[in-house]
Amino acid sequence: MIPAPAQLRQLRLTEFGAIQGSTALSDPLTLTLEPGTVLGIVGPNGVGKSSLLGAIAHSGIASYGSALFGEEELSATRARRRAQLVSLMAQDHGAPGELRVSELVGVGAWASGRADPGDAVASALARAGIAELQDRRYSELSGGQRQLVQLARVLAQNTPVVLLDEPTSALDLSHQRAVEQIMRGLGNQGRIVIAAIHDLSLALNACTRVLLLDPGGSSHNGAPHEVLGPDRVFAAYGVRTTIHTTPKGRRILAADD
Ligand SMILES: Nc1ncnc2c1ncn2[C@@H]1O[C@H](COP(=O)(O)OP(=O)(O)OP(=O)(O)O)[C@@H](O)[C@H]1O
Repeated sequence: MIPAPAQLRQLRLTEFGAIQGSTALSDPLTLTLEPGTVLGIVGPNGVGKSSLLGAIAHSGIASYGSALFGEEELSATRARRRAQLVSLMAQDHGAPGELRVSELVGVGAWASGRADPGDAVASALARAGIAELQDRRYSELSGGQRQLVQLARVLAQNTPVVLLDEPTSALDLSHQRAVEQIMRGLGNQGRIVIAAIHDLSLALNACTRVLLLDPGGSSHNGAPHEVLGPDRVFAAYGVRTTIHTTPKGRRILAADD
């Protein structure tokens, strides 16, 4: 088990948003995320989910407003310090292909200055279920294997804020379930997880809160089953849906026809 970092604090977004070109992508967002929150960001293609994650991580996406972790303004912290606070698994799984898996995951441990990089890499690979890939070249992996390596890199970084951009988009059913458990586990450790998600059933089952970005620029956030109710989903996606519950309590959001 990867130990949780000591500093568990709130993440407060105030009048915050991402900018692409000179355009603000959404109305200003103001929300406070408590330690342990697993927030799913949902909304149609192009609405600004990835940009919002990139803006919080300050990874080449401009932002307006404030993103405060504890007392630290993320855009004003030095890159090295920020890497100890926030990790981002991007949607694009590009990386130097000649690197071996253990080296790439080691970048995560290095970025946050882990004192135990070897242990950090080993436990992150084990947690992502890909220990057997450690000596493989990244360029020789399948799309789903690359996604799991990027997840392991983020786990090795071991930050209190974890940003995941469509973390299950390339994964089979078994690995989707494993990642869902990892997301919940990170939340149970008191970390703040923010994940852009297209699979609305995953958002219902893995997240403690959901933020729905509407194409018009507005947003709704709250309990997953409320935000993903039929009316809001229809307004955002133009699709009639129902939330079904399995005998074991799992929620499935499906189109009505
Ligand atoms: N590098 C870029 N330069 C200019 N505009 C961009 C760039 N990347 C994305 N955009 C635009 O910013 C908007 C938001 O894109 P973003 O990738 O954040 O959306 P998204 O909700 O994550 O989409 P998807 O669900 O398709 O991944 C889109 O209109 C997109 O065309």
